[in-house]
Amino acid sequence: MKTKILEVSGLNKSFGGLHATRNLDFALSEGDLDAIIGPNGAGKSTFFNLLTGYHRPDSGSILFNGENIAGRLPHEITRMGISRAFQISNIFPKMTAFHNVRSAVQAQMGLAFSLFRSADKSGNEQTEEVLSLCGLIEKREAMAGALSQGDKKKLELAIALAGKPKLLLLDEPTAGMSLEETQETMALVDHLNRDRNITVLFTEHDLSVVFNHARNITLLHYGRIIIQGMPDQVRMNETAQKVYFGEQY
Ligand SMILES: Nc1ncnc2c1ncn2[C@@H]1O[C@H](COP(=O)(O)OP(=O)(O)OP(=O)(O)O)[C@@H](O)[C@H]1O
Repeated sequence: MKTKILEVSGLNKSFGGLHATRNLDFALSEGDLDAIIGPNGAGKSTFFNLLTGYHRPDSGSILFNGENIAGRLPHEITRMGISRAFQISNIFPKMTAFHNVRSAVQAQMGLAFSLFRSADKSGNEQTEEVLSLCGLIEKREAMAGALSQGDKKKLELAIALAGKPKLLLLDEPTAGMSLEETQETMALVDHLNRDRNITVLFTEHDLSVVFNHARNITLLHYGRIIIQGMPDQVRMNETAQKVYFGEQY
């Protein structure tokens, strides 16, 4: 049996009277590549914010490799092995692509961020490896702020990978991308999952991306799980059709 990397039980979060996460039970095994979908406002981002320590749950537990991380601080959770990309930009626009990634590598090594560290070569090798992996090695000296939108997204992913995550959370990895960029990004996600043993959970509104890449899908609606299962089970589910897919699937 595969080891559980994430086990969420009875998770709740309200904002005033709005119950954004309702008694959520959720699990991921090592090596999973799963998606969370749902209409706008379903609670996908709130769930990611709870997993990454940006929100403190009202109740419930979040076990990551068996340790309860509910309510831990974001940087502690990152250090433990959960990284997130694409929700908020982590990019420093006035630093090169290389220095952006290297400061994340150095942070993972436990070195505090310092603008004066530019002469410090710690983490150079890992930085180059991550830049190559994300297709950015040729752009290493470019100022991050001057990169194209597509390359900025690659850089965000590179920064997330610099933390050497065991679990990678991706917020709409292909939003705003052309078909070609979408295919390239998802091929990289598949590679990270398959060959680098990174467990991946992503949210996505593009259902063809979801059905082509996720092995399990969870549909959220008003903070609650409507259905969880393999793509075909979810696709055929009547309630899922009603609340989300409509005529599309
Ligand atoms: N910090 C907050 N304060 C108040 N309400 C919030 C906050 N964050 C989220 N909400 C509310 O919680 C509900 C769930 O929002 P959330 O952003 O998690 O949904 P989502 O599924 O990620 O939506 P989208 O697909 O549009 O990104 C929404 O009604 C939203 O308005």
